[in-house]
Amino acid sequence: MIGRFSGVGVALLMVDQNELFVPDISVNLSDEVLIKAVACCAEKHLCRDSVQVSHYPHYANSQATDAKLTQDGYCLLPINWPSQALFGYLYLDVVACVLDEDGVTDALHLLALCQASIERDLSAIYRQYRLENRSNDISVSQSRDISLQLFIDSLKEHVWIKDPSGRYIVVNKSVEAAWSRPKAEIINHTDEELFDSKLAKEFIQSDQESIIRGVQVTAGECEGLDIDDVSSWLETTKVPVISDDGELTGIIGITRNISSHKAAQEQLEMAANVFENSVEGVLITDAKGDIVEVHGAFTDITGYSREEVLGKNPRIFSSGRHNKAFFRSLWQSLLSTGKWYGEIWNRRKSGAIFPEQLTISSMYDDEDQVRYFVAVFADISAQKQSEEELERLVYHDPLTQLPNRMTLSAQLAQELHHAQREQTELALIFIDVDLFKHINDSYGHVAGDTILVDLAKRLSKQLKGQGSLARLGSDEFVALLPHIESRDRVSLMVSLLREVFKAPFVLDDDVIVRLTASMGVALYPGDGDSADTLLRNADAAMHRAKLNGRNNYAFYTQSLTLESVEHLKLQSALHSAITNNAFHLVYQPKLDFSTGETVGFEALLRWVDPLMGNISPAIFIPVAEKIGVICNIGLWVLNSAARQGIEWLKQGKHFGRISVNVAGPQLQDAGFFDEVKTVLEQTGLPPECLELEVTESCMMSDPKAVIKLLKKLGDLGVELSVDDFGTGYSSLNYLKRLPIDKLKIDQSFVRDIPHNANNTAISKAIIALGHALNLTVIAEGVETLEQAEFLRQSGCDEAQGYLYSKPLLPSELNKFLG
Ligand SMILES: Nc1nc2c(ncn2[C@@H]2O[C@H](COP(=O)(O)O[C@H]3[C@@H](O)[C@H](n4cnc5c(=O)[nH]c(N)nc54)O[C@@H]3COP(=O)(O)O)[C@@H](O)[C@H]2O)c(=O)[nH]1
Repeated sequence: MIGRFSGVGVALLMVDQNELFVPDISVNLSDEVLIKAVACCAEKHLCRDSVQVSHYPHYANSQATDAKLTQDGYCLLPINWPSQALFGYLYLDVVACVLDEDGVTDALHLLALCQASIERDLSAIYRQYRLENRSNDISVSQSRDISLQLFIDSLKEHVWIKDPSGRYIVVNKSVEAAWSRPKAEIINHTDEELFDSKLAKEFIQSDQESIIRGVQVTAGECEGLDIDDVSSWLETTKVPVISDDGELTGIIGITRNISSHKAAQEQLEMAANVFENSVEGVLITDAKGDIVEVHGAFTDITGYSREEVLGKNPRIFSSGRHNKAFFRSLWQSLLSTGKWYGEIWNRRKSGAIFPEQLTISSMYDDEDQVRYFVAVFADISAQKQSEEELERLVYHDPLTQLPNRMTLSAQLAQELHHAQREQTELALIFIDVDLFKHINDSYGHVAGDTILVDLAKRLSKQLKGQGSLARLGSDEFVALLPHIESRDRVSLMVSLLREVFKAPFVLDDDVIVRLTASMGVALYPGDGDSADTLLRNADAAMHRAKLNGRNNYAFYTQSLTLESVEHLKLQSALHSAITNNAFHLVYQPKLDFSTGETVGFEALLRWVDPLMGNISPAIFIPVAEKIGVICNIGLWVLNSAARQGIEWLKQGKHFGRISVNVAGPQLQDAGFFDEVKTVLEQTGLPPECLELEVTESCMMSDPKAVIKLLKKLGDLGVELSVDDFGTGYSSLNYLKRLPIDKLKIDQSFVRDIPHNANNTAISKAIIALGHALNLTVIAEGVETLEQAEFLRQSGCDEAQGYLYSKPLLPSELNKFLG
């Protein structure tokens, strides 16, 4: 049975209006029955002994005053302030639930008594509290002699007061305006009478909430009508009015228009939403540059999680593609203007580099100091790809992928500008396939396209990086050759481009097609100084080539065409001159000045082309060097001269030495030494019967290597002489170290001797120098006795020239052979 209830000691502390605290109210009625008080405040529920009020079904009906035991064996009774505000709950827990029906009734009765007792105490506490605070209230009300109505009418908020039964007793002017009713129609009316039932119910419910909680409550936001029927967001605050006795005397409501606040909030929410769902990444650093926050697509773009980057410096994204100057200018702009905008290459966590569109803004504090840097960036890899694709489509020919006319014009304009500045020449070669229309008509456009693609590849390859190729459309191509040092290079390139038509074009079905092309050349600055003019003139030249029978080429300036035709013929004839036996050697004797005896013969090459006739080595040797056949020709000369020497030796004829000219490319050929050795071995010519003439300029191109080679040749027993001495820039230092035997005074110095003071002085100096270095000195191009006499008196050792003999065939040299 239940023990006797002897009362509950309750001490209430009122911290402030919103927070009431109940010390332990816990009464053990018996082992089985426990009554506890559960405190409550307006904002939160304070639970004693871990009892969660909200867990109890009764809580949902917190106004229930009936003391009834639930099936689970407990009961919850509300404790209210005199104002009806909820103070807390009394909680009866029948622990073991062993009570019989009477026992339960007694326990509940006891609970109800506790409830009444606590509420009485609360009333007393409240009165005491009010008494203590009253003096302040009086002084405040006395010091303000403004009527309540006047005060609230001056507010734009809607202000009203209801009595405890829910009738409006005070409203201000804003209420009249907003509800479009005069005061008389509002006062003494309830919400049910003024509004539709749904709205009225909402209003009453929120009144109740405020009353129960005993504190000011915000009755929620709603979309409603404000003054002048403007649809707005309204927020109503309700607060119960409590008399000095703690009784509820009414409820005050204040409604304010929160539309602008709401709009700002919505905007903030939207911005936050946009940030979070943005395809852009957001990175915020502090003024030191350490990352403090990331948002949006940051992780998607960079691959780094927020946690991985917080506190780090953004240089972890550095791609290494930008130099210091780039970042210097970025910071300069950021610090001076507060913004930087541009494209940057960054690195993802995976290490992949990607382009991003980046905007960095500085955020300042109240003292105008940078507080944050906010970087908003977008991955523009896809955009870049599309741009590149677009650019490819706009600037390139879709069939051959070559630059198109537009690109050529831009490139040409740029090259012209460069050529103008550098004072160099450039060339345009206009290429048009002859009768290409027939290909399309006979084999179809697909076949035509195949050929054009193949042709584009062949032409590009042939240009070998010396120029660029563009397709203007159809069967028209243009090669642009910038920085041309000589027109020969253009002729050579024309012949190389014509070469590509030698091989047939093979179609899918093994059909073989042979094509030719007509080409026109225009040169800057001679044939025009603008892109348009040059293109037009190259085109005109190409048409002239067509008129000349196709499979042809023409320079815009006709004299160049003629010059070049010869040149090209020369080149192609040179290629086959050796196999066609078009070369032969002539020999010019060299004599000792003091004895007049023959000391040797210089082998000189002669080329008689069946169509072009005699061609001077002064013309074809440089061409042979340019087209890369000089080494073959040189070897042929060496071989032929050695054979001639052996021939003479076999015939018992003494010739001294046979000298052979060695060209620059031969000296640079790694196999040259072996070639000389092999020729000597194969022909049987003693090395001391061979002399190699090397020009001064060739030796000086790579003196160290030449010294090495000449030493080896000298060690073989071959004599070495410096040809054309005086025309190059011999370093005396090197000359001293060269393993040479002879200096040959160039014929240009001999020519005006003894009338030209300079030439005589130079000749004398060369002779003196040669002797100082222990070398034999020979003069070439000696044509007159006067020259011979001067040179002999000057100490020159040997002579060669027309005075003694022109270069002759071996059969004509008997008088010079001993
Ligand atoms: N790498 C090679 N170069 C060669 C070879 N054969 C010749 N050449 C070089 O070609 C240049 C022209 O040679 P060429 O027309 O044979 O003229 C030579 C002589 O004929 C000419 N000469 C000789 N004596 C006189 C003279 O009294 N008057 C005059 N006007 N000309 C004369 O001089 C040329 C000899 O020159 P050089 O070789 O410097 O002794 C010429 O540079 C040849 O070297 C070859 O096989 N390989």
